[in-house]
Amino acid sequence: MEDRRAKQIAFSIILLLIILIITSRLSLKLSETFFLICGAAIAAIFAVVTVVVIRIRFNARRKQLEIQLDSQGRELRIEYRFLRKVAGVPTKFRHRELEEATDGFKSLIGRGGSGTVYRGILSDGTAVAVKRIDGEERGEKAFKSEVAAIASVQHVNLVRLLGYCIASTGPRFLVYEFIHNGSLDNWIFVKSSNCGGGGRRNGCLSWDSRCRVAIDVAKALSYLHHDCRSCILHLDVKPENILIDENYRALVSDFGLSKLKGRDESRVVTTIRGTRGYLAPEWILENGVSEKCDVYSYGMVLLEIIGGRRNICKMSKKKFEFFPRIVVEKLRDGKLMEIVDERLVMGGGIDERVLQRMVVVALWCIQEKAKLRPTMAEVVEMLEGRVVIEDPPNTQMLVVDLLSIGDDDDDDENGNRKRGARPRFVEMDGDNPSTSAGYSFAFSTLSGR
Ligand SMILES: Nc1ncnc2c1ncn2[C@@H]1O[C@H](COP(=O)(O)OP(=O)(O)OP(=O)(O)O)[C@@H](O)[C@H]1O
Repeated sequence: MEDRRAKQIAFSIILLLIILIITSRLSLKLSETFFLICGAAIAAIFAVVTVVVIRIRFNARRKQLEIQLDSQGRELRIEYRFLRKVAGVPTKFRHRELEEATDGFKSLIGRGGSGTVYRGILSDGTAVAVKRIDGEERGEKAFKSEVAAIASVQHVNLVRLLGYCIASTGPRFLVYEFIHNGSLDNWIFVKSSNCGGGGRRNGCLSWDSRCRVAIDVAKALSYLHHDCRSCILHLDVKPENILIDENYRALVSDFGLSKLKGRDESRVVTTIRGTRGYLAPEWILENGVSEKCDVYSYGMVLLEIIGGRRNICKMSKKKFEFFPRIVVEKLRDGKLMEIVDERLVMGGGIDERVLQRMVVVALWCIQEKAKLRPTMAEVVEMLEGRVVIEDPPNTQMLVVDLLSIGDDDDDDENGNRKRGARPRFVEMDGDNPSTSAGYSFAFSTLSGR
C-alpha cells in the first residue's frame, strides 16, 4: 500500500519534471538556461527513482523479516506450550476460558471443605475438573498450598494440576485432569449402612482393586515424603481425597492442607485442621506435624478399604463403634475374614495372607506413638511383600482419635463426621467413648479449618 503511494508520488514528480523540460525547451529554445534546467530536472528524476527503489527494497526486506519473526515467534510459542506441558507447569487460564469449559459452571461434580468442583472440557478437548476455591483468606491459603505442593511434582498416582486462574477480584480456580470414577469413598462404603458415607454411589471395588489402590496411595505418599526436594506432607489423607481412574487405579488429590517440610526439620508447626477420624493424635497434643501424620491417616484409610466401612461408626446417640479396636480383637482370635467388607466375602477370592498383611500394616500405621509407625516407603515394601512384618505392639487405643467424635451437629445425615467441625477429645472405654475432662486443655489449641 505504502509502496504504491510512493510510486504514485514519484511518478507525478517525474511527470512534472518532464513537463518542465518540455515547456522550457519550447520557451527557452536551446539556450544555456534550458540546459541548466534540463540537467537539474534529470538529476531530480534520477534522485526520485533512486529513493523509490531504495524504499521499495527496504519495505520488502522489512516485510520478509516480519514474516520470518512472526513464524519464529509462533514456533517458539508452540514449543513453549509443549515444554510447559511436558514439564507439567500449570497453565494460567482466563476466567472466560473456564466459564466456556464448564458451560457456565453448570455441571457440579462435588463440594468439599474448601470449594466446589465442576466438570469441564477445555478447547483442546481435555476433560477437566475445575475447583472453585471459596472464602477469602482460607481460599488464598488453600490455593497457595495446593499450587506450591503439586505444581512441581509428577507421579502416576498423584492427580495432575493442569492450571489455575486468579482474577483480581472473585474466587480462585484450580484446574485438574478429570478422573472418571470419582472418589474412593463411593467405591468402598455401603450407602445404607450407618457406617457408610453419604452422596453419590458408584459400586463396590473388588478385592484385587482394593489391594492395588492401597499400594497406589502408599506409593504416592512415599514419593511426596521421600522423593521430592522438600518433604511434602499431605495432611488430609481420606477416601474422599483419593480418586479412582478408569482402570481402577488410585490418584491422591486435594493438597489444600499440605505443608512443605525441610529435609532437616523433624516437624512443622501448624494449626490443627483436617478431617475427624483421620487425624494423628500427636498433631493435637504437640501442635506439630510430620510425615507420620500422613502414615496414621493412611492406616485409618487402609482399614476402611478392607472393611468397607467407616472406622468410627455411630451406633446410637451415645454409642460409637471403633473399627480398629474390632480389627485388633479379630486378628488376635484368628477371625480376620469377619472384618472384611461382606460384599467381598460373598464374592470370594480373598487371599487371607494378603489380608493379614494389609491389616498388620494398617495397625502399625495407626500406632499412637508416631515413632513406632513405619515410613511410607516401608509401607510400600511391606504391602508388596518384600519384607517380613512383625506383629504390631498391643496398643490400648485409649486416645483413639481426638477429632473423631463430635457434637451431633458435627455429623451429617448418615452419622459421619463433617470436616472442620468442632472436635471433642475422647477416651475410649470399650465401644462407649466418653469426653475426658482431663484432656480438655487440648481444646484451646484447636481451630476449625
Ligand atoms: N480431578 C477430579 N476428577 C474428578 N472428580 C473430582 C476431581 N477432584 C475432585 N473431584 C470430586 O469432587 C469432590 C469434591 O472434591 P474436593 O477436593 O473439593 O473436596 P473433598 O475432598 O470432598 O473435601 P475437602 O476439600 O473438604 O477435603 C470429590 O470428592 C470428588 O468426588
